[in-house]
Amino acid sequence: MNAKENANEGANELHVEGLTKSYGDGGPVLRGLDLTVPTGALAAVLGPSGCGKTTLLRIVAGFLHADAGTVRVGDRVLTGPGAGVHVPPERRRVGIVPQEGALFPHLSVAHNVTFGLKGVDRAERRRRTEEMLELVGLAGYGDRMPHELSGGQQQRVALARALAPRPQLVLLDEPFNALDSALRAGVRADVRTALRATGATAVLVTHDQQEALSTADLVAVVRDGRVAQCDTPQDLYRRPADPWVADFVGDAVLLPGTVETDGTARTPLGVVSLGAPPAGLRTGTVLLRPEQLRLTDPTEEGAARGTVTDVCYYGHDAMVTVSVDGHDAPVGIRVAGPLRVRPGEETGVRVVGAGALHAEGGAPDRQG
Ligand SMILES: Nc1ncnc2c1ncn2[C@@H]1O[C@H](COP(=O)(O)OP(=O)(O)OP(=O)(O)O)[C@@H](O)[C@H]1O
Repeated sequence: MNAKENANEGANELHVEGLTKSYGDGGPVLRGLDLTVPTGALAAVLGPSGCGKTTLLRIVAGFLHADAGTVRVGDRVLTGPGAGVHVPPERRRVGIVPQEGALFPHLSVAHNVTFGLKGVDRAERRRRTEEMLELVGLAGYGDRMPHELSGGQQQRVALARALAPRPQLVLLDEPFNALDSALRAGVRADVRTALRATGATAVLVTHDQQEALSTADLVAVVRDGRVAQCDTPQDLYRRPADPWVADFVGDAVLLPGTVETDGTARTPLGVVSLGAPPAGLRTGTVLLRPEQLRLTDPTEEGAARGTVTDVCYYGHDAMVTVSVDGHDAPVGIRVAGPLRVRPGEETGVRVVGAGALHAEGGAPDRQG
């Protein structure tokens, strides 16, 4: 199977519209959620714990009924509108890669992969198994049992099994959770390559911001049962819709700002130029990223003054936390190269580049 072959079978675009779902007497978990994923794209659904990611995935897979809304893949309606249509999971052409422990322990790798292939003759099953195992980098592993594989290899077999019936859509439910961080990056990259090769549309549920930004073509941030923003990783990071999204997808520096007559904003870190006109706002929250701040000599003219309260060293860079005079919340400054500061030292802080002014303040309550 290749991307072209799959694309010829018709568009695999996922359309979710107005999806609403409550459990029992509880309030709605999904509140009119909309999401579109173009054919062949990998979209990450990212959000804090309890925001409704798994509920969305289960409705798209057909395991749960929605209260309202529709799910469509290409021109096939799978769910809704209302209670009108509910295609059963096995007829959706949707492949699922669950969290850990997905493989049948008593079946060989090859039998795990062919498990979902119904109505396919033996020769074709064999051909498809070999093709899928090769696709996920496990050619020759067909006779092994799952316990003879590493965690990363097991997840790749789970992907091969999901892809074998040539699904239009693949759903991945936090599939890398059980893997240690060293292994995770490699398995993620392999999974992305395999998905691209098939041309299937894919949705990856995760609460890991780094995973979403580094793996997906599109990231949909879910907040309170709706998509707060859906964009490419770069646009999401560089142009977040509001301070909540900004802080959820990365480290954010949020400062109160007052717009000056020249269109700049006065903040506790000094005057900050704005990347876009303030759109009628006179005050608001100025958003910067920690890599836009520089540590300077405390006496440098124009720099804000503060005290270093914490230093976290990551190898490739470090995050220095500074308590800035006249500002309650500590600010994070990403420092590349050698570290020359220690907690307790006085420092200056300077802003480099433009900030974005938002009407709304506040940071997410990080649970996920
Ligand atoms: N079967 C159920 N019955 C009642 N409430 C449920 C059920 N399943 C989920 N919920 C509730 O719905 C909300 C959303 O749950 P869901 O599992 O979709 O969130 P999530 O974003 O996937 O969370 P996590 O990242 O922690 O897995 C939560 O408040 C949860 O307690």
